[in-house]
Amino acid sequence: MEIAATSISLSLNETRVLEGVDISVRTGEFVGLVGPNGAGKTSLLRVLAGLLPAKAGSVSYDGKDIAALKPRVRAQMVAYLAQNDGAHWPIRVEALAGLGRLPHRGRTSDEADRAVVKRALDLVGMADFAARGFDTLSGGEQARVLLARALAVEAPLLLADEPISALDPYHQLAIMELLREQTRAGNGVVAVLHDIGLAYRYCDRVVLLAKGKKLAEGRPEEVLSDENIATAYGIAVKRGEGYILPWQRETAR
Ligand SMILES: Nc1ncnc2c1ncn2[C@@H]1O[C@H](COP(=O)(O)OP(=O)(O)OP(=O)(O)O)[C@@H](O)[C@H]1O
Repeated sequence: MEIAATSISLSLNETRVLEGVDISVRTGEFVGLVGPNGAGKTSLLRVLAGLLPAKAGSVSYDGKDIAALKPRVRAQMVAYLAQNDGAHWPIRVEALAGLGRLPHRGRTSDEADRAVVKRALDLVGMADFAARGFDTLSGGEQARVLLARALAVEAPLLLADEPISALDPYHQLAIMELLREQTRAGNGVVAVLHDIGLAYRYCDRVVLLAKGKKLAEGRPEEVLSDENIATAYGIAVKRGEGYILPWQRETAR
């Protein structure tokens, strides 16, 4: 399966947020969407998920315009993990993760759904928390449960907005490995990432956005060049074999 977005332009409250952006992702690929605060990453992900209508351009799932697809079909094809999402009411972890099964309601057995949810919680290391109240979890634990909800959809493509930003280094690595394994198993992932070092290490392809435009796209080592990083983020980096470290600010922002 493939999501393709072409010439996406978007304005929100008269602010130009995206301008002529093309992006696509296929099953089997791990795409990192990177760029500074306000670059338009969340907006682009929401356009890809069909949650925000673009002012210009088109989004298609497997060649079909998303406007022509039923919401339920779309929800089965693409899972979406929002940034800073959550639940502000008492709900058990397994019930929250179980909401990921809604696109399949009526078509699978409760038993099968429970097994999928258990597996998703297991994958993010939260199986032992299944009976806990979501509102009693730490921020990083909540983030992993929300990822489990998205994984429980079992959609071929996952759009994840900052899936690791609340996580400690151990769990950042664990989740990056998990997302890579998902793509090796045949799914596709687009993840918004602020950690350019981890994007460099784990992603097959990186899309660098800055000021609403695509500055570069391609293999991590091509896109995350010193020059592109300086242009997009205004920083200099240090790099070694297989890693990049943000090192110092270069320009006032
Ligand atoms: N409803 C809105 N009205 C006006 N401007 C908006 C609205 N929503 C978003 N924006 C602006 O659009 C730009 C892009 O926002 P977006 O959330 O897509 O950026 P981002 O790259 O995900 O940033 P971050 O890394 O901070 O999460 C920002 O400058 C933001 O202020």
